[in-house]
Amino acid sequence: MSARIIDGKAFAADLRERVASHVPAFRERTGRSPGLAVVLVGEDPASAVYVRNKGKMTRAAGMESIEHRLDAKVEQDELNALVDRLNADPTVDGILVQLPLPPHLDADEVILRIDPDKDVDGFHPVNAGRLASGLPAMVPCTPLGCLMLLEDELGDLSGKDAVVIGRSNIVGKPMAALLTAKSCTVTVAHSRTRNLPHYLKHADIVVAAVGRPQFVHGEWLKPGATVIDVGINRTEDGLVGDVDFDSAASMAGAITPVPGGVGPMTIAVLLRNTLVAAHRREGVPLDESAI
Ligand SMILES: NC(=O)C1=CN([C@@H]2O[C@H](COP(=O)(O)OP(=O)(O)OC[C@H]3O[C@@H](n4cnc5c(N)ncnc54)[C@H](OP(=O)(O)O)[C@@H]3O)[C@@H](O)[C@H]2O)C=CC1
Ligand SMILES: Nc1nc(=O)c2c([nH]1)NC[C@@H]1CN(c3ccc(C(=O)N[C@@H](CCC(=O)O)C(=O)O)cc3)C=[N+]21
Repeated sequence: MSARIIDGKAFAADLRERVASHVPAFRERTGRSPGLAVVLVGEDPASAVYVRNKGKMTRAAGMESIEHRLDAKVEQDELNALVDRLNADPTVDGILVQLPLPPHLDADEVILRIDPDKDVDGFHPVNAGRLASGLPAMVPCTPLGCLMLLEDELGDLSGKDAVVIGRSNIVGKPMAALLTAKSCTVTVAHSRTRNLPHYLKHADIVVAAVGRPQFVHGEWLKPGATVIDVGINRTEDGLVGDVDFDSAASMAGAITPVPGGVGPMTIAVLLRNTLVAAHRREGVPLDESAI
């Protein structure tokens, strides 16, 4: 058996087009385009590439990209003050502070400072709480992108057994909350989990967000499972996921590749969240379930 390859890159391109198609009406109503502010501290080369890409795609969708590059040695107070200014700026609908920050800066402090309604990353605890409570929230981009791919592949997820590997605030926890809201039976595995293969053998859905190259082996999977590989690991063999693709593809029913799977979805959902934030902030109606 050989798994279907889930084309995240194509899905993301479609999503970006859907997002872009709503921008002209928003501009007509408000006299401006949705605005996304991205803050990059320091010169980490991978982060710089992501930020450049985000800027390009934001503009390609017809939205305003506001980029702030701060010196690696910037003090917390200065970063906080920038967030305050972006919070107060009515032309800014979304604020993203690229992580990780240099070690002398406190990311939690910055995230807490972002206006939850402009928190297009969905990292603010208010948004985590809203998501967990089933209230309208800004939902973290990567897990929401994974959910879109899963629903596209499987349709209704109700009753499915899902295993999420990883419990970070950015991926694992919100992924588990989303799958729970879709009526999956969710197991969250982490570094203290004993006998991970036991849980995986029963899982219809596996989301791997571990941060370890090729960690999940095909033999651990239930035949026909749908596998979403969130991992982005730079190795000598290039970019690889958290799933051992070749062995997994011979067991799974469907699987996302790396690159070309979840990564492009993250950026597309970021644009979607910016569009949503802009409409909510301006009180312009938008059928969020249709994008
Ligand atoms: N495609 C995309 O757009 C994105 C990709 N990523 C990628 O996804 C991956 C995960 O990111 P992130 O959640 O931020 O990473 P974190 O390092 O914050 O979290 C990793 C999680 O994996 C768990 N873990 C570590 N080792 C094991 C193990 N041996 N068995 C089971 N679980 C284990 C950890 O457990 P514990 O909590 O016990 O430490 C932790 O919960 C990374 O590769 C990252 O690069 C991240 C964001 C976006
Ligand atoms: N505040 C914040 N929000 C984030 O969403 C955020 C962040 N910080 N810090 C870093 C992580 C990582 N991340 C990715 C985005 C796109 C790809 C992506 O497009 N990947 C391509 C390949 C890119 C390449 O070749 O390097 C792919 O998988 O096909 C990957 C990873 C967002 N993150």
